[in-house]
Amino acid sequence: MLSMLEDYRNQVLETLFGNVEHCIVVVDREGCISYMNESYCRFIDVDQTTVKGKHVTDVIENTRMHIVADTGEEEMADLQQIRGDYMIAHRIPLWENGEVIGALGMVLFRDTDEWKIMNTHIKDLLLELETYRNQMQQQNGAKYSLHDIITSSPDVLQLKEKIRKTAHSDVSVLLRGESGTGKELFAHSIHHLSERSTKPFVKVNCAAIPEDLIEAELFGYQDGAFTGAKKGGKPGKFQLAHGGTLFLDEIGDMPLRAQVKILRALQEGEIEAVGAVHPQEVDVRIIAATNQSLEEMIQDQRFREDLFYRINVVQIDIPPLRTRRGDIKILSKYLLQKVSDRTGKRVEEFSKAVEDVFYKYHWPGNVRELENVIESAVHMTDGETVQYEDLPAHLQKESAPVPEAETLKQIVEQTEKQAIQKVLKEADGDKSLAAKRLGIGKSSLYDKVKKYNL
Ligand SMILES: Nc1ncnc2c1ncn2[C@@H]1O[C@H](COP(=O)(O)OP(=O)(O)OP(=O)(O)O)[C@@H](O)[C@H]1O
Repeated sequence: MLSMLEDYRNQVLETLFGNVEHCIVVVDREGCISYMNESYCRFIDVDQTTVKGKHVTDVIENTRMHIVADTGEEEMADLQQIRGDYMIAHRIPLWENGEVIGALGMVLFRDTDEWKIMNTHIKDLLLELETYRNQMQQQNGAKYSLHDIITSSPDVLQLKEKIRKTAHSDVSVLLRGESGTGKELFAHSIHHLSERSTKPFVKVNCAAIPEDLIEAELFGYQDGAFTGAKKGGKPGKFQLAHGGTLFLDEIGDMPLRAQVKILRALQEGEIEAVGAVHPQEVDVRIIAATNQSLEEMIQDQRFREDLFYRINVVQIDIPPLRTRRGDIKILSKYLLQKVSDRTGKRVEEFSKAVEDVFYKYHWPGNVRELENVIESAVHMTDGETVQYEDLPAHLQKESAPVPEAETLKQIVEQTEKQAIQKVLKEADGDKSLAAKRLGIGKSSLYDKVKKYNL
């Protein structure tokens, strides 16, 4: 009787949907496929005779049919990525006697060609939008505001408050913090909140420009200033930032010669282009960033003290991620959403094991590293939850369970090994610093590093 009913139901589904060009799938309460029409099978290149009874996540990429069958909440015109392209799908729960018994899914285009045309059209529109965004950004240059700085750390919240109070004035700001802590994000936010927000925000990465080109890059050059110079000359970053903000990233890498010129620009409000006869007036606000100790560089005479005091009017010290572990959870949630939106792959959460690894890891590359790890894990994951196995190998290795110790000697050794490992990591492999922090001699540390094979 049951199988007759089943046959009858299949016949009805086949009559209704068998010959339509729309892609149709029906799943039961558990998310297993009870029907998938020929169009859909052709679309995703599966054999219709084998799909029935399989869990829908094993057959359709990035599907949410099983979720709709579970929650009873319909999803209309939802973007779903299949084989790197977007399609648009309706997912409708099926009800019987007040209970959800499954769900019906439908791809919204009559045939795949039509969808391909629409997909190209959407991509075109997205590209156009991107072009406009870039144009706007080129005119202004700062795309982030204070709202984009995600944190629950009292220290960082305090920094945000400090920015709110000082951004409107024209004082120079020095952003300090390890690589990837968000210095550029802060620089954008300051510009956004300042009176100069409608004027350009221009970034210079001092570490990326060869020493002999830096003056031309910063102050521009006149026609015929040197061999290979562009005809008609070229404005420098100072001229481009006129009226707005100049963000000097990695200022510790600025050559001394250029430092003198920058100081002059700040003190006297004028610059001299390479090959120019007369100075030129400029009005820029300086935000500088560094992850080096400028004080040490001053002692070594690699950084000018007068420039340091000129740029260090307001100082923002961004703490590394490992000292604000409370931020790891909210940042990873936020970044997962960001990566999901960017890649079009819907991944919703992390498993508990992944959350634990994230919490314990020391994040030497800070938020940038967290974002990269999440991006790589999202590419690896097959479902909606990032699993431990989806993490990059170095994170899995870091968090491999430590075998349980048996004797007191083993316990002591294991604890000692872990302590040394931790401090070495925090000191970025600097053994002198690590030895100092551990309160032992350097040679003793070397012995232990050798003993534990660290
Ligand atoms: N609090 C935060 N909230 C959201 N995103 C963040 C936060 N901090 C950093 N990020 C993100 O992390 C990445 C690295 O940030 P950013 O480039 O600002 O770091 P940085 O300190 O300037 O690094 P570097 O010194 O290497 O230039 C960016 O994608 C940024 O958007």
